[in-house]
Amino acid sequence: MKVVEIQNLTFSYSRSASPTIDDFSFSMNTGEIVGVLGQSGSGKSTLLRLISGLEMPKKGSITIAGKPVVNDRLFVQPEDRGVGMVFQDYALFPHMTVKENILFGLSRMAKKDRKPRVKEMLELVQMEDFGDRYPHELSGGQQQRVALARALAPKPKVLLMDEPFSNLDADLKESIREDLLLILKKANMTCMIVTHDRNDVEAICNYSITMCPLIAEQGAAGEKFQTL
Ligand SMILES: Nc1ncnc2c1ncn2[C@@H]1O[C@H](COP(=O)(O)OP(=O)(O)OP(=O)(O)O)[C@@H](O)[C@H]1O
Repeated sequence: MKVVEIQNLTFSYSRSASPTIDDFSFSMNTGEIVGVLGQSGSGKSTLLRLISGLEMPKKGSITIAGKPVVNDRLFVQPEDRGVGMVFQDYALFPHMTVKENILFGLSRMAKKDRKPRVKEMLELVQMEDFGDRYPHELSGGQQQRVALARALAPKPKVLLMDEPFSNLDADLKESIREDLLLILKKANMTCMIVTHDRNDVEAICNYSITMCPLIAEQGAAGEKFQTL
């Protein structure tokens, strides 16, 4: 089943500028992990922002799990799209414990289901013993796991990760990649990962797309590499 379908997406940051994303079409199936490569400024983060609803396209449409989230007549708010995000800096709330951070995204879940879901997520990322700690009491890799648990807790249809490894040192990066792959597979999560590092793609992704500056699309102007 197609989880993400993007058709003819065009976006500019200002009316006069040439488009950052130009007539981009792409789709992802359930459980696929796709790497997004491309030089700095080619529009990788912008693509994630468009999918998650943080930006509005000029043209085109996005459908998530069969539900249109943006087209020329419709704009669904980010919180209603079923999209989870993990940012480069993890964006954990410093004044909240690990448990509270994970709980934060569950306001729409029935109250009785929230605590069990937090527990399930802590188990998934193997952080059961760290639930009462604050982010500053965790290593970079542990913070990343918490960010992942928080993003997965509301059961998103798709997970978007923007440079999730860039704050980790090389040794940690390798083990975290393996852990991430296991966690994503366990959750059968469909995931898009922006990275500068082809090794990330080779270790985790089913395939990658490469964004080209000004013109970004799969196929003609973009490249698609099968890695697994
Ligand atoms: N808020 C903004 N206002 C105007 N232009 C922006 C804004 N954010 C990004 N841009 C521009 O849009 C283009 C694409 O930026 P984007 O952050 O998507 O690139 P990227 O491929 O993720 O880059 P990097 O690899 O450096 O993170 C760049 O030229 C950037 O300068």
